[in-house]
Formats: sequence, structure tokens, C-alpha cells
Amino acid sequence: MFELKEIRYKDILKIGHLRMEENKVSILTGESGSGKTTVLKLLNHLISPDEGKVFYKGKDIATLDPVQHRRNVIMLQQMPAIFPGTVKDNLVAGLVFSEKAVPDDRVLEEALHSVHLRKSLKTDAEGLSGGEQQRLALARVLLLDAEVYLLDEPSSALDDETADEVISSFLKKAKQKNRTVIIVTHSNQIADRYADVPVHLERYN
Ligand SMILES: Nc1ncnc2c1ncn2[C@@H]1O[C@H](COP(=O)(O)OP(=O)(O)OP(=O)(O)O)[C@@H](O)[C@H]1O
Repeated sequence: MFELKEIRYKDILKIGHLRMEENKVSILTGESGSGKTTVLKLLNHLISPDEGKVFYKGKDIATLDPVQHRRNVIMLQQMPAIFPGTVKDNLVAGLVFSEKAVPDDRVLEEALHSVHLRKSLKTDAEGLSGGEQQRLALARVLLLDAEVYLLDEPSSALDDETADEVISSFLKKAKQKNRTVIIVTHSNQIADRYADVPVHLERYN
């Protein structure tokens, strides 16, 4: 799905060769500052390497339309934005932004269920706890139905047990639909349990 060749980005990242396979769960670990988020940004075409190339399905990312690319490859940022309004407003925000049809409430509730968030669609989103907001943001990207999900520390605000339930459930949904998932995490438990392909980054400097 992705191939990185002879990549250098500032004095942050140097990767000789890295492949991330289609329909697999790749999990990136490495100490703080080793460049995990930077890799996701390269894959999402938010930044471009100073040297080397990133390929998506065999095509150089630099030649692809970034907006279209980001519809196929969705990135959940480390501290996802929660907008003023209800849980439902937040769930549909991504769909509205990407000009996709808004499904009925039953589908939205199913997305909440997939991330183990037992709240009504009418709940005020800003009143949710940090961990609940994190799960809401995860449900929002799940609804976007991309080819690839790039998740930057999606369970950092959750206790181990909840993190395990949420990641397991998210990955089950993603696998049912043959999606590719790339997760950055500091949790060895998540990496050991769910990585089809573990990727460990070493600090460049
Ligand atoms: N745009 C930038 N300009 C300069 N330095 C940057 C930039 N983005 C990130 N860095 C630095 O690059 C290094 C790698 O950052 P990155 O966020 O990719 O690491 P990480 O492995 O995801 O870290 P963490 O586990 O702490 O989230 C850090 O030292 C960071 O301060």
C-alpha cells in the first residue's frame, strides 16, 4: 500500500526502505521524538520528504492530488479537534466536510458502539471526558470509510482495558471492510496484540 524509499526529512527522520502492506495492521512504535508522527504526515502528504520518495499503491505521492489522497487516506491526529455542538454534530462533521451523505442515526449510533462510547447523539461533545472525546474522534473517522486509516496514538487517553476493547473493535470493523490501518502507539500491549506488521523506529539523532 505504501512504500518509502531512501527517505530523509530534516534531521528528524531517515528511512532506507519501508513497506506497509494493504489490508494489514501496521503498528509504529519507538521512543518519543523518533519520528512516528512524521511518518504518518508523510503518508498523508501533509509534508514532503527532503530526499527520497513515498509511494501509495505504486504511485509517487508527490504526483497525486493531496485533497483526493486525504479522502482515501484519513489521518486521525494525536489531539483530535472536538467542535462545539452535540456528539452527532461531531460525528457528521467529517462527512459534511468531505461532501459525503450523512447516514441515519442508527448508523451513527453503530459507529459510537464500535468505539465503546455509550452516549446519546444529543450529548454535548465538549462536556465529554478526554478519553470519550478521543473515541468520538475515532468514530468520526470510521464513518468516513477510507481505504487507509492513519491513527496517531488513538488510545493514549484510555485505560489499558478500554484501549484494548476500542482498538479491537475498531480493527474488527476495519478488517471486515478490508481496510489498511497504520497505528502509532506507545502501548506495547496494543502493538503485541494487534500488529500484523510491527515497525520500530529508532531516533535519527
Ligand atoms: N515541523 C517540524 N520542524 C522541526 N522539528 C519538528 C517538526 N515536527 C516534528 N519535529 C521534531 O521532530 C521529532 C520527531 O517528532 P514526531 O512528532 O514525529 O515524533 P514521535 O515519534 O511521534 O514523538 P511522540 O511519541 O513524542 O509523539 C521531535 O523531536 C519533534 O520535536
